[in-house]
Amino acid sequence: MKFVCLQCGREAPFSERGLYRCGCGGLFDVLHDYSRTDAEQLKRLFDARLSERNTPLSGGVWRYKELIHPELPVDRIITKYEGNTGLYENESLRKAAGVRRLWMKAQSENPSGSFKDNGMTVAVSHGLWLGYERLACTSTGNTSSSMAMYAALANAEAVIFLPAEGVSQNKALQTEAYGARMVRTEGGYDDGIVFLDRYAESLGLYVCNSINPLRIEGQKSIVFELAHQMRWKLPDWIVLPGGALSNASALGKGLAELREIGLIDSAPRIAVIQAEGASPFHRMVRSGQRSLSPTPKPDTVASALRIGNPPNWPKALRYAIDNANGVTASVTDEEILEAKALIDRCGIGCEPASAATLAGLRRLVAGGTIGSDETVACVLTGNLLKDTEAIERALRLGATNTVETPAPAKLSPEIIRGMLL
Ligand SMILES: Cc1ncc(COP(=O)(O)O)c(C=O)c1O
Ligand SMILES: N[C@@H](CCOP(=O)(O)O)C(=O)O
Repeated sequence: MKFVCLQCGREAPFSERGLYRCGCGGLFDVLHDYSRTDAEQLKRLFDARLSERNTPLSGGVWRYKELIHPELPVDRIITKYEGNTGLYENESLRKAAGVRRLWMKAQSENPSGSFKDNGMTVAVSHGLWLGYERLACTSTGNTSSSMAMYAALANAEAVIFLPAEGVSQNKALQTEAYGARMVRTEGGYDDGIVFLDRYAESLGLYVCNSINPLRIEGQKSIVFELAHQMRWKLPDWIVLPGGALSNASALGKGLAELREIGLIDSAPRIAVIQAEGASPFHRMVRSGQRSLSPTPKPDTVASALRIGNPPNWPKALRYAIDNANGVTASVTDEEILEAKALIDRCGIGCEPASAATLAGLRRLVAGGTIGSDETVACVLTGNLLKDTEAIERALRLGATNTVETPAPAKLSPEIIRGMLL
């Protein structure tokens, strides 16, 4: 395993401190040597680990350790047995999407409530192994909750820059509850990344945002676990929401590696869905350009997607679009909230950013990019309880089954009969 710069190809040891970007400004990527990896042997190993409980390799990330971070000593793993999330089929969602089969992969079931845990367990374990004592991130709220949780678990310090505005209150409270040191900042996620890029190393901070290549390695486990759950036969499409583009990079890279090793015969195509008010990647891909023009003031009801300058765009372009024959789409806030109501009301539930997947899928089917005879998996990235402001907003717009009474209702059969009419 080594680091390779995505832009200039320079190689660097993965064990060096402070390496996220190369001197040329390109992001580092992890390169594994799979030349002697045997697919059948790996399948048996991964199956055997399925029956383990509460051992470092029993979770849905470290079960695939050989493909993520083979060099990390097992006793240095900081884990909450993340991953191991549900894969659901629901007939009303399938009909709403208009495809042959539809699975929802619920990363919202992770210990901190979002997919960030898949990558964070790896970044935090690696950073502490390198000898850092202080972990840092900027965030729209999920990365911070996840990092703060693992830092607390490992008795390390979490230093967090959270935008003062536009972050869901529940996420900010969750982050604080884990005991993180938090600074509420001017500007958004994009400004936080510029700051960390510049000052993190001199401040002794280990960056746990997705510019860190180990985060991407950990998030590959989402597609490893999906493939494992589906007996190594993936659907025609995987649909992801796109913000900082860590998942587009990670799942695209993971698919390429599964094919290289021979764990799957054919790889799905990837669809990356952005919110209309924060869609620089979609605009770049749609116009056939290969250089991203940032969105200065990203704005969407899906607060997790308020990212105007996604740092991973070159990785996402390579792995999700070029290598995986991927497509992009953008969706309106109304489409996101409509899709969220459908996902919530079938009992799976998610935060708005995750619902961009179903909204985007519906658009891509309507436009003929995805066929009605095709099969699809959507990745649900965050838990319904992550953003209760969005739920309140939907309820105010009338999406409620609650009986309105002027004062707390005195329980009576009449009230209940009225409700059941
Ligand atoms: C819940 C949720 N969904 C989607 C995203 C976007 O994912 P990515 O940054 O990997 O594109 C984020 C954060 O970025 C998120 O917190
Ligand atoms: N939605 C994310 C923003 C992207 O963060 P990163 O960890 O990929 O850098 C968040 O929750 O902060």
